[in-house]
Amino acid sequence: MKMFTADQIRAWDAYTIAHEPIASIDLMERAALACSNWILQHLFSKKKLHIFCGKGNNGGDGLAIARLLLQEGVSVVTYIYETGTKGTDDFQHNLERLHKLTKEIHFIQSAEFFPALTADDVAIDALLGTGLNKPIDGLMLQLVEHISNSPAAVISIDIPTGMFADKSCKEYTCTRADHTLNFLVYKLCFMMQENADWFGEVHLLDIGLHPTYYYETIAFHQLIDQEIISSIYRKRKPFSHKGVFGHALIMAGSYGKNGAAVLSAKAALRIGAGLLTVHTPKCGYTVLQSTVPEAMLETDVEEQHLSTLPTDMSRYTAIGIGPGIGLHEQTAELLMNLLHTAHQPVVLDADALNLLSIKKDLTKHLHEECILTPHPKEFERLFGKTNNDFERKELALQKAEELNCVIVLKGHHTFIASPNGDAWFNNTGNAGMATAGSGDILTGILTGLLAQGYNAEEAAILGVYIHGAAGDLAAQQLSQEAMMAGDINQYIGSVFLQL
Ligand SMILES: NC(=O)C1=CN([C@@H]2O[C@H](COP(=O)(O)OP(=O)(O)OC[C@H]3O[C@@H](n4cnc5c(N)ncnc54)[C@H](O)[C@@H]3O)[C@@H](O)[C@H]2O)[C@@H](O)CC1
Ligand SMILES: Nc1ncnc2c1ncn2[C@@H]1O[C@H](COP(=O)(O)OP(=O)(O)O)[C@@H](O)[C@H]1O
Ligand SMILES: [K+]
Repeated sequence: MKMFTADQIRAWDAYTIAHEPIASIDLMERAALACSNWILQHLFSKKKLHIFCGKGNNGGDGLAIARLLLQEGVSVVTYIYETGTKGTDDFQHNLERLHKLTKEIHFIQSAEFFPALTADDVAIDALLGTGLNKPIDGLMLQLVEHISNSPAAVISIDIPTGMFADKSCKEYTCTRADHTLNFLVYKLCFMMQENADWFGEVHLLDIGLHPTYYYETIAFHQLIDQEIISSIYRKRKPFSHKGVFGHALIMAGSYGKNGAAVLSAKAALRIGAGLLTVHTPKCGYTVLQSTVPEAMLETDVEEQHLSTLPTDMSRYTAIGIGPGIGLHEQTAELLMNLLHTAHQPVVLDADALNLLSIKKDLTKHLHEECILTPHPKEFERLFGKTNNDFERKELALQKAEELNCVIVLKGHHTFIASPNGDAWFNNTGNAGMATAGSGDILTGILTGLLAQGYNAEEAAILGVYIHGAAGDLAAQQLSQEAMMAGDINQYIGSVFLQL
């Protein structure tokens, strides 16, 4: 699914008005209808609704929602944030219509006009939408804090007031919403961890904008969805043999961390690699042979850490390195040798990334079939600090281009930066995956997909999607608390059955 900027969404509104054609006020009515239906369906209409409106079109939405809900018999009081200037045409028109229906319209000129809000109330935030052009301050800020700090449930229309759609508002205050009713396509701001405390649950509402604009407009970011996955996923041909699905090599484990190798190895097999060899220190031998009998084993000459590459590297179609390998000097040499010689696709994770951040000049040996999978801390070690999540995303794109490799920045909405500038957010996965070993499984998944011939960008998209979807199924069955990383592997099969 494409993700549009605030400017693109505005252009989409204008395109719809011109090409459907439809009057702007009728488009607002559609948006308001989608919101009021959602409020009715989710039973918020059983409570007393306080609708706070600015004088832009976000406020216009609020006024139309007030009217539609009053017509359904809901108890509604409307408040208008008074700026002393006229509202937009659509705002003024909706105000006239609302005046005909109710006397419960109040104007807020100072903090004395703020209504008391209780736990039995619902506050609808239609103060400011995507027209925000500076951080909120003064009376607007006080009102937003009054709403956010009240015990009432808070629903923001389109976007919490004070949040920028396309840039950071980390230093500023926004409405703290329980729900945000976001129109049509996800905005970038809802992908960012730093905003998570403000927007609550985001619900996508269809307000029927013109489809041609969607298909013809280039988006800078995409949200991975079923359609994208179906276009990448390749079904197996009936006559295929295991040689077709590649030979994956996983280099993982060290003394006390051989479990990481087990988790990665199982994931590489579950995702469908034809053959799998695991390269571990000698101490991993019994563990691997007894827990993953399907895998072949190449033990290192060292007992407790990796030090030398397997003898014949040309056998492997894809390589994954990092889970549990530690930071031993000899392991760093192995990584150096690997990056100097390997022409295959390589996934670098965990300590392989930490070694890379110690020996940064090795990054010049990365190539377009390499995937780096840092979590935010590993990303910072590799590429340095950024001021906020928007800057970090930009830095990931810049580094992907510079190093000519795919960067998978892990998180709730994992971000994939491609060397060609493509930018993808993942929408599967849950907090149950915030548990030791989840990342090791992603390494196995990505290595197994590369071995099967998916290119690095395809493998990253398909891999993070399946990883998160398997985590979602695990959480549904076991709870987010009780699920363990190994459970993610058990549900990879169920995800394939749904593709
Ligand atoms: N036809 C359309 O354009 C549609 C627009 N829709 C709604 O319209 C919204 C966008 O409307 P607008 O572009 O009118 O913008 P807003 O309603 O977000 O507000 C813009 C107004 O607020 C002022 N403002 C900006 N930042 C401020 C700040 N920090 N403090 C105080 N005032 C500030 C601006 O000067 C401007 O007057 C969307 O979020 C959505 O809710 C929907 O009704 C769908 C259709
Ligand atoms: N709250 C969350 N929502 C969705 N996915 C998550 C969440 N927390 C963790 N994950 C996923 O789990 C994996 C954790 O990886 P990582 O941090 O490397 O863990 P580990 O080092 O324990 O293997 C990543 O793929 C990440 O996207
Ligand atoms: K709002």
